[in-house]
Amino acid sequence: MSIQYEAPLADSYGVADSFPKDFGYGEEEGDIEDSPSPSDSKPRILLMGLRRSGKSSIQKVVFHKMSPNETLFLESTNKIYKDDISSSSFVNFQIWDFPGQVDFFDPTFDYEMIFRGTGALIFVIDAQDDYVEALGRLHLTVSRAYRVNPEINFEVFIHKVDGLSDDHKIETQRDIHQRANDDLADASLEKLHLSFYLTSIYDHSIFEAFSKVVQKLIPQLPTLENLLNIFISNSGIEKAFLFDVVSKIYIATDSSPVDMQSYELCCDMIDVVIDVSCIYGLKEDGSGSAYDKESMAIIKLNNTTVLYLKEVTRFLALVCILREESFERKGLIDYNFHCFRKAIHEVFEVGVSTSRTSNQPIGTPLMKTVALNGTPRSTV
Ligand SMILES: Nc1nc2c(ncn2[C@@H]2O[C@H](COP(=O)(O)OP(=O)(O)OP(=O)(O)O)[C@@H](O)[C@H]2O)c(=O)[nH]1
Repeated sequence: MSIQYEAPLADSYGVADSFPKDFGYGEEEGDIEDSPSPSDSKPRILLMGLRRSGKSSIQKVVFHKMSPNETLFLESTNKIYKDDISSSSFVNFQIWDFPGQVDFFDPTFDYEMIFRGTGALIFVIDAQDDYVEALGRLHLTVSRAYRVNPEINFEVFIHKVDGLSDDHKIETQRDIHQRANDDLADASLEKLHLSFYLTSIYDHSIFEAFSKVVQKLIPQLPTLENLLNIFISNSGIEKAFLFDVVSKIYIATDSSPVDMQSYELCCDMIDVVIDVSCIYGLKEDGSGSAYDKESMAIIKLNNTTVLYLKEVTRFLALVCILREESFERKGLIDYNFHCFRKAIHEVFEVGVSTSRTSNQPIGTPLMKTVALNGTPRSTV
């Protein structure tokens, strides 16, 4: 395997705009609050579920690069943990991690305000545990939330499936799906749609599931897919993912099916590029950014496959998988990429100016439009 790597220009985005040096969310990290402040207007993703179901672990692994083994030492959350990831990620939202034992239907707790500004509610069920109680709680939570805000996407993570055999996984998913939907039908809530995912922090399934959750909050998704389809079909590329670099969530891909191995390969490539960049790409005094305008990498595998990564915006990277023969036309690929990049910038500039000119309050359909960090003009 050979790696061609171009070290990024340290200051091409300027200091203020650069990624945090640790490539995490250090200084921007969220605060802890007893109850949400009404002025909080960022769209949010809620993480709910029983105690020890794995909520904090998911948040730490996906957004804070914590290794799965370290989550064994996480203490139980006893307050709402509010994590604003918008300053480092393309996805401009807050994640609220709810403590399992808190009764958020307590009258002193303003759940209507919470649900009104929510884009997605992720309910985590521990698949290694008896899930009857969790199903009761799921029903109570989603039915309340739906009445306040029917626009919420309801996502159920059947979590910790690393401990289950393949047959057991399928059976558990079928059973949870059946029981949860029966409960909704009994309550005449057939319109409330639940999406189910099998997840574990010990493999890429949690990133894949989070990708799907986030994609539903991106109103420009069809446009992005369309652009990716045009780009790959004109460039001889087999698969392309548009990644949020920090979280490794893919916010869009072309319309060919996603296979887990390709996704994992691309995630690994991002890790390699950022790690190498952190070691060799920064200035001697440690200043600069691990990911910037000049970031690009080519990895040739021993099975005639090439991985090609290029910067799209300060948060996004395009990672492509292609055959060696196709890569001979690199000039064409680069030209098409140039057009693709320009189109992406235009898509998000329009998004940003639309949301800036609108005074619609959060909770209206526009909320989903502002759930993204568009590309600031200064970085184009
Ligand atoms: N096997 C396995 N264990 C997991 C997984 N995700 C989390 N865990 C473990 O589950 C335990 C509880 O995780 P937490 O993230 O603290 O759970 P929580 O839902 O935030 O718990 P509370 O803060 O009490 O509400 C930890 O020991 C984690 O290591 C997973 O995907 N697989």
